[in-house]
Amino acid sequence: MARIYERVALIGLGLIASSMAHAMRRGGLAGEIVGTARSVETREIASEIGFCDRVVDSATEAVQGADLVVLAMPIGAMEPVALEIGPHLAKGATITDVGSVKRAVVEAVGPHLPDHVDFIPGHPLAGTEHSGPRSGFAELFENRFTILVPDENANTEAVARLTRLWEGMGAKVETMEVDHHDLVLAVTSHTPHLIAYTMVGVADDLRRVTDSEVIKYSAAGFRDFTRIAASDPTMWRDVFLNNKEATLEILGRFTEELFALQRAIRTGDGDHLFDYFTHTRAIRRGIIEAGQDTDAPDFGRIGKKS
Ligand SMILES: NC(=O)c1ccc[n+]([C@@H]2O[C@H](COP(=O)([O-])OP(=O)(O)OC[C@H]3O[C@@H](n4cnc5c(N)ncnc54)[C@H](O)[C@@H]3O)[C@@H](O)[C@H]2O)c1
Ligand SMILES: O=C(O)C(=O)C[C@]1(C(=O)O)C=C[C@@H](O)C=C1
Repeated sequence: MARIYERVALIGLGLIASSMAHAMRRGGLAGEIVGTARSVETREIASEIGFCDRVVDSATEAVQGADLVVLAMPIGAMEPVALEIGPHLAKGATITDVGSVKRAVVEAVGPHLPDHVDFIPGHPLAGTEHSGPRSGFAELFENRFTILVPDENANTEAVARLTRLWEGMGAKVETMEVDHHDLVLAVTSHTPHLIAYTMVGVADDLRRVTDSEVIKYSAAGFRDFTRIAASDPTMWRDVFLNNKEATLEILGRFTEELFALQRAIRTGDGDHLFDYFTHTRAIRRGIIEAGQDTDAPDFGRIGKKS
């Protein structure tokens, strides 16, 4: 595959940046990959693993001569980094990020960048509950969406080039309006994470109270909750602090529906429960029939004549 950028600077060397480095290497997509992270320990681990061509001590040094700069740290750390690197960015460079929330990043980073660079915020919809430089792998983005949120004046060539990079790493790329991104992700990722965190907390409390073995004997569904609830606390603290409005909106709706189900259980309203579960099952089957969950068994076919 053809080289897309001559020098890529990765700032923050955790799960996402190390996965990008592995994937770029695999595809020959970058001439040189330069990385940096805040802590000496992370930089040392990254050097030892060797997924960057060079690991340097500061963000300022990392961005020297880079034609692509990727901000890959928790959202709350992006503004000070943008302030630091702003004056050192090369003319014509593209600056992107991988943060899970987009409006807050646009507002925190954009004002600190010079006019001679293109800022194209992005978000790969791929991750695991693991973090840090050892957790990355080249296949992370394969067949997963990456959403870019360029503004209406964005340089279309720069957007196309960044799109090719993500495609070269295996991703399917779509563009979206910034606030729409934050609302969609509040539904599909942020609120579900909060629910998982809460449910695992509740189960743990229960274990303490009853001395039962709630977690030890948990069925598959709950085990998935515990995986999600093991995700990085700094990252998720920053997601909720920075996508407040959309998350609160979705949580409000969630709570209303939960109360309705709670009432149906209390009053023995089986019709309500049955209708609700029938409706949600139809949604799941619709997703599979539309071919949007390639990992899932083909429930849509069950009961159909072949
Ligand atoms: N983990 C996921 O599932 C996932 C998926 C998509 C996007 N994201 C987003 O990607 C970003 C990075 O997430 P991750 O999972 O790779 O996190 P991570 O915890 O694995 O890595 C974050 C890295 O940033 C470094 N860092 C922290 N503060 C820094 C600073 N001030 N300057 C330089 N480096 C700094 C840390 O040392 C670490 O190397 C976050 O903004 C997150 O919202 C995460
Ligand atoms: O599989 C997981 O661990 C994830 O939760 C990854 C996940 C998601 O919600 O899908 C988490 C946060 C991101 O911003 C993108 C992806």
